[in-house]
Amino acid sequence: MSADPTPNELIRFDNVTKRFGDNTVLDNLCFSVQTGKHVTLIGPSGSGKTTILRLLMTLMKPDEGVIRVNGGQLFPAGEKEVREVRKNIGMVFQQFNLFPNMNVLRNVTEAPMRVLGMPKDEAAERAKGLLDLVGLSDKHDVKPTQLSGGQQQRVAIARALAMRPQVLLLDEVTSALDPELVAGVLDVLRDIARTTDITMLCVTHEMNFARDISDDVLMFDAGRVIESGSPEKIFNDPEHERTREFLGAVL
Ligand SMILES: Nc1ncnc2c1ncn2[C@@H]1O[C@H](COP(=O)(O)OP(=O)(O)OP(=O)(O)O)[C@@H](O)[C@H]1O
Repeated sequence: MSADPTPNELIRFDNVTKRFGDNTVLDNLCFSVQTGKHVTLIGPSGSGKTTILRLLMTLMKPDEGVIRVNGGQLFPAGEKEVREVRKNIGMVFQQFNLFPNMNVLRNVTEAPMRVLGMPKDEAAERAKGLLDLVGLSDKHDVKPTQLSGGQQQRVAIARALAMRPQVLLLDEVTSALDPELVAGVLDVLRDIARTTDITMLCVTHEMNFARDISDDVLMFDAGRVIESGSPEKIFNDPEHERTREFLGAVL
């Protein structure tokens, strides 16, 4: 039996198991993220990090366990509850998938207008503020194809924030970018982490970025959290042999 969630827990996984055939990708996983915190998931390839984000996006369901977000339940839950709970969650993927025929401003206003029914003026006002935040105030009228990959990813970040999510999920958002564009995107995310109160759950292979933005780092191995703590603790004084091996290989 698990304890009831505390009021400031925004995300909570209780004994979540996910299998693909014989492959147990998440194994009785328990963890939580407090409101307003920035939490980074690190660990070897295949340890289950992206699967956690996919479960939160309801792109797939777990086999067992309970997933709660902002006081509601994402699993197990009926369709209506899932829709309500999903509204709290924004995501930025590796591939930005912008609408190619819409200009940058429209890419950011489209979902708030269509999904939230936000009036056009209000959506445009909000989008302009967000495009300022991601450093694209001079690009409102251009099409995504006229932008660099890094600029497109910044539009995708603004688009995710336009829906006013409580939590922003970031899935290796720089791994599809040319190396020279990575720093610009990470700087934007550092700014967002510093200047907004949004909760972040982030899968990244950029250890310096993880060190900068995280309140907590969770180290995964084979579908379990084997160690967690402040970035200082995890990066400077890891307890677990597997964490030391992993950091030794990536740093
Ligand atoms: N749709 C799927 N069907 C079958 N197996 C899958 C599926 N998605 C993920 N897996 C398997 O689940 C395991 C965990 O994958 P996941 O993408 O969560 O790992 P990860 O820790 O994010 O790895 P990486 O750092 O390489 O992205 C892997 O063994 C992967 O092959």
